[in-house]
Amino acid sequence: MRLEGVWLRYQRRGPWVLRETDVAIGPGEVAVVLGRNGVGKSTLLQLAAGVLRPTRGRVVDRPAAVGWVPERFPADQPFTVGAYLAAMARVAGLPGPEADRAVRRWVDRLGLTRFHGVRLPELSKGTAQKVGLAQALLRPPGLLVLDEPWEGLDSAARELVPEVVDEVLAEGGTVLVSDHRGETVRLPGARHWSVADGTVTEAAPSGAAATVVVELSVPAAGVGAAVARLRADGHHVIRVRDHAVPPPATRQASDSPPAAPPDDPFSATAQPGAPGRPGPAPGEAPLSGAPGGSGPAPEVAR
Ligand SMILES: Nc1ncnc2c1ncn2[C@@H]1O[C@H](COP(=O)(O)OP(=O)(O)OP(=O)(O)O)[C@@H](O)[C@H]1O
Repeated sequence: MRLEGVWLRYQRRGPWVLRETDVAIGPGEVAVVLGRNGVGKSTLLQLAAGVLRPTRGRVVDRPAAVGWVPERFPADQPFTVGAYLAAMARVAGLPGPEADRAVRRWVDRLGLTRFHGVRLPELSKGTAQKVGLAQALLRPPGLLVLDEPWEGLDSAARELVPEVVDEVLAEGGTVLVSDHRGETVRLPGARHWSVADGTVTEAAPSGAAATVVVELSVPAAGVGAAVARLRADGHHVIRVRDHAVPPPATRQASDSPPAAPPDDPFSATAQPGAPGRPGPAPGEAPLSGAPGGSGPAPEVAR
């Protein structure tokens, strides 16, 4: 997903909150959005989630299933937890039995069972936040956007956030998360986007956290085994593509490649990467293992 030349202001002639923002994130990646209060972190997340439309510019390649957890769950709605989540599952397009299963799964996992029949306005802030998290996960999200997800959660639920993030990444999803409490030390492999003065910059990872992308080609017949081996070694497989298809970075902006289908087993990503392993030096030739260079080529971030 990419934000291309995105500008945002809330009112015509009002101040620009974001200017000329260009950021991109791929399947299996998580970015933490950092910055002081009021700088535009929530605005950036809402643009990414599709909750806000850019005043100028555009957002491309947003996955179809987006889970958005707002900073404050809007609890002033006259529904019980169970009825609200069932309705949200239907809104997410899940058919009846699947919707029921998804609601049960997340109600159990987030410790909401005893609140099933409680109305939303009667919930504590932390419990309401858990309902907010549950609704975003009912349909496995291709993009999960978490605005200060640790806010108000008890310690058990706080532990659950990185677990959920890892699961979304392992399914090939993308995660954006804002944090002003320093909780994101719990997401060691995350990229860091910093918002200041209306602009978004990415902090270059350094030392053990630095990663590089290695392109390699393998015989098509052995791609499943190769991907499994790479993952078993702790590498992060970003995608598998046909050799004839150029990587997205070389495409023109207007080309807008579609997101990998959710049922493509090779669009999934193994976490974590392998911090500290040496990568090729800048400018080093990409690895190539397959004679003749035919067949899909996994790109491997390490
Ligand atoms: N709906 C709105 N209408 C008008 N201005 C808004 C609206 N939402 C946010 N703003 C303004 O846009 C700016 C950025 O707000 P935003 O909520 O994105 O910042 P933030 O970095 O997420 O802040 P915090 O850390 O306090 O959540 C602020 O000046 C805020 O007052």
